[in-house]
Amino acid sequence: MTDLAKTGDQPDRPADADRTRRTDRAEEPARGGDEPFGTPAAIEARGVERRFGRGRRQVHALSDVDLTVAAGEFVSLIGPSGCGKSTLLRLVADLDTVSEGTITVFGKPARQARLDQDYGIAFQQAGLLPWRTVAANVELPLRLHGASGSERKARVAELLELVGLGDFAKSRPDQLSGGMQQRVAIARALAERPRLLLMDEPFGALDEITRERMQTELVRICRETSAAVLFVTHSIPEAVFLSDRVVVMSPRPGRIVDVVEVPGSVRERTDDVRDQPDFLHSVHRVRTALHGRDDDATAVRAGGAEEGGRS
Ligand SMILES: Nc1ncnc2c1ncn2[C@@H]1O[C@H](COP(=O)(O)OP(=O)(O)OP(=O)(O)O)[C@@H](O)[C@H]1O
Repeated sequence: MTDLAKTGDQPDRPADADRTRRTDRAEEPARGGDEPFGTPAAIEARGVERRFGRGRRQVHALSDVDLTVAAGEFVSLIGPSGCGKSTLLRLVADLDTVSEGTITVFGKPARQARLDQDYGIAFQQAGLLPWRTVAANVELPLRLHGASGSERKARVAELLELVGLGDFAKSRPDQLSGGMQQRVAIARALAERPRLLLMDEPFGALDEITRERMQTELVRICRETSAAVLFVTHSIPEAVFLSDRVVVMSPRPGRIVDVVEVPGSVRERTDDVRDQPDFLHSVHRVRTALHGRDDDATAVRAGGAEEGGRS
């Protein structure tokens, strides 16, 4: 779809400002994939294909996807609707199986990582049990995996503090705002101290103000937990604000067509970067990769809207 050669060739920008990496095929340059001290990558996907159904009605959802997420790294997936973002996340979570290729999570098959509770997962809908209190929702994974009462109590208190809901332990989900419910879902996903969080548009249903606040909260939470994150979103500014790298996918069959490295570590990111030139440049790079053109005038106009929070 995209003439990506254009995106990597911008004479008006300093060379080191151009952090977009071009990939001709579904190949994604690893950052930290071959760790010097032998820590396995959080996620390694190699040659992943996913086809649904057979014959003429077959849907080719993912094609030749290579993706490495280093331990502690925050990577967002962005791409047009139906390009296979959720499918890829579900494959990593072992909620679905590849047609071809391999996926490992911390060096293990995805299934083993699921059994070992190596990751936590959060979706667009918080998915809380309405009859349980906030504390009881957060506690659920710990209870299911046999933690003692005192362990559960201490961990739930710690998690609710982490997500800023220390005063709401006894509330029911319907007494909370959408953003607060999503924070409960994040606390629940973190309950077992996973080294990896898989998040599928967790802020997609929130209003823009709450959404930005949640993004800031998530950066803080990541700083405090050091978990790696694979984050699916439709919002370019959200992807850029949250990520060390933004992985851009093509329309179906989804391939990785570009990877934009965002300057600075996500764990040190603060709200004021949203207005800074590096940030706006990364937003522009992602948009260019997504839309397959490099029209600065269009990008600047669209950028004005996106800075205001459009997703
Ligand atoms: N279980 C399934 N059976 C058949 N087709 C499926 C299944 N799951 C996903 N698909 C198809 O695979 C393609 C990719 O779907 P997926 O949900 O991964 O896309 P997406 O990029 O996450 O989309 P969106 O941004 O709209 O959420 C779509 O065409 C979808 O219809």
